[in-house]
Amino acid sequence: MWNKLPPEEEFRLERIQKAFEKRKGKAAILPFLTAGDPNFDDSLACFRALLQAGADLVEIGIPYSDPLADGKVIQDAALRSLQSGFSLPRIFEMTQLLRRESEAGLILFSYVNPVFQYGLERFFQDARKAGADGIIIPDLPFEESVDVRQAADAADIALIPLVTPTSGRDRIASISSEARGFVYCVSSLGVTGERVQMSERVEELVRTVRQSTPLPVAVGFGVSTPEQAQNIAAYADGVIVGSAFVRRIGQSLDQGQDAMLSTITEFFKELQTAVQ
Ligand SMILES: O=P(O)(O)OC[C@@H](O)[C@@H](O)c1c[nH]c2ccccc12
Repeated sequence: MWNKLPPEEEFRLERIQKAFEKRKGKAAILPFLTAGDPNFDDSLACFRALLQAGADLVEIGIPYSDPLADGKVIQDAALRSLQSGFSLPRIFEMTQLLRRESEAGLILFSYVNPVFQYGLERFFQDARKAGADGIIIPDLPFEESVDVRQAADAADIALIPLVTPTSGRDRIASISSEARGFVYCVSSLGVTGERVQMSERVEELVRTVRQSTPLPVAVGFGVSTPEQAQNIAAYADGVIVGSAFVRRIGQSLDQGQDAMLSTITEFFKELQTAVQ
């Protein structure tokens, strides 16, 4: 069973639970955007627009120069962000600004390298001060995650694990039983990027995870249409969508911020309507 944190430390994890519970049994749409893409101000405006459109949780992606698990769309976004001068400390500045305006679940997303380069304890303490609720680190192997989970727990930041369709049942059980916040079920192998066809195996993966934790389960990777979101919403608590939002940002770079905000807001509302 889930190793529940002592009550006094659960308050931050509760914001994530509350965000899922707000959906009253409907799935939450969890947008991912690369922070700082295409620049700090436009990126902040994009996150604000999604929160104002009703996103209950957002993934705030820390741009990284070697995003091995990312497809071209998010790789290009990371490049735009880094070229605009975005650096890790600014993620806390952005998170703090969003926290001041919203009680939504703010989930940081980073590869493991930038976290260690910044300093493990310092990273999580600064994340806590900024008002973050959780973090996803896709290239942190479960076997090496004890120190990171301890640093995250000490700062009341939920270390949200990922499981994949090739993870064995025992591994899924151990990962899920140590999970905080929610469990991220990666729908398919390979890198992030919109897929025409979603894998059928992910529903079975969600069922397996639910045998080991009462926490919410979200599915991500490849979601590109409201119909795909609707199909996932039939069995998962959350639908994570990244590249489909990030592509829209990349395609509206020369149309001004208003066009950028309306395209992602419109898409969010289509997704949200599909999972009602
Ligand atoms: O972009 P997609 O296919 O919609 O997948 C979600 C994904 O963007 C986000 O959760 C994420 C961005 N980079 C990652 C790297 C690994 C796992 C997950 C991610």
